Amino acid sequence: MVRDEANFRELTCGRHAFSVLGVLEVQNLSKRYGRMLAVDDLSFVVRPGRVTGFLGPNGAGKSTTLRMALGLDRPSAGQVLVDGVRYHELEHPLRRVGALLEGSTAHGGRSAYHHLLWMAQTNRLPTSRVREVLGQVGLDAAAGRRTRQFSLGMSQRLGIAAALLGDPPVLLFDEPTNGLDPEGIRWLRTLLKGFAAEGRTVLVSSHLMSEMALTADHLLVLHHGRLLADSSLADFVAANHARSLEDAFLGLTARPNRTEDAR
Ligand SMILES: Nc1ncnc2c1ncn2[C@@H]1O[C@H](COP(=O)(O)OP(=O)(O)OP(=O)(O)O)[C@@H](O)[C@H]1O
Repeated sequence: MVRDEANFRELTCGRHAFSVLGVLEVQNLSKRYGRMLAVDDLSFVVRPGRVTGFLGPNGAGKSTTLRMALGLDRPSAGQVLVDGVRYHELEHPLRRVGALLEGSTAHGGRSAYHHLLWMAQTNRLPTSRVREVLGQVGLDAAAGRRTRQFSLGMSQRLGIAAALLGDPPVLLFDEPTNGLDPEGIRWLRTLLKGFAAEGRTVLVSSHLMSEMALTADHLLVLHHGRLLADSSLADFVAANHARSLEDAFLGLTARPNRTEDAR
């Protein structure tokens, strides 16, 4: 397995060893659904200041991992820490971690503005943030519309606005390009790179290789719940003797026994 060993050691040398805010650490994480091991002893660190692509084919375990990071699913073993603390132990979770999960929805009868206002008020966040994040995602003009009238792309933008509400250093996005048109995809790419440039920790799951090749600085590759690679994009391509991210990814994930080889 390709692993960013130096960084891994630097950031895992103690529970409170982090000097920067926004380090997400997955430690020996597993999730079993009945007889199926959806996530299999995963360990990695996601660092601030870069976009980390969380790649894997359908069913690889990406969403399950993100749900466990957010305390929405209980690990069968292991844990996920944000700056050394589990999500449910965070005093102000929305100020520390923003997330867009697949299928997250707003109440269809509420306007985008009122949905975000409700979130801000129930999480003790300044209501001035509502207008700010609506502007950031380009929904100013649609702020008063009921969200049931929203296109898939507009709903994604609203989900991203909700993730940004607490201005958190850590952002987790599960397949954020879903429903976005080419212009929206380009907009999102610029947004994610901008968050990383601000020093935030950005973890983005995707199975769109061409998009990840343009967006991600660093890659975590998951297959059958196991980590196959933790490396820069260039190192991942080179280590797999491929010409592109897509070639490297398909070469690695198409081989059924590769995960055994990689352990
Ligand atoms: N609540 C659940 N009960 C049973 N099995 C589940 C549950 N949630 C996920 N799984 C299974 O766990 C495995 C991993 O699913 P997961 O959604 O995490 O994958 P993924 O990498 O996010 O895939 P996709 O890109 O299709 O969203 C799949 O086989 C899925 O069917």
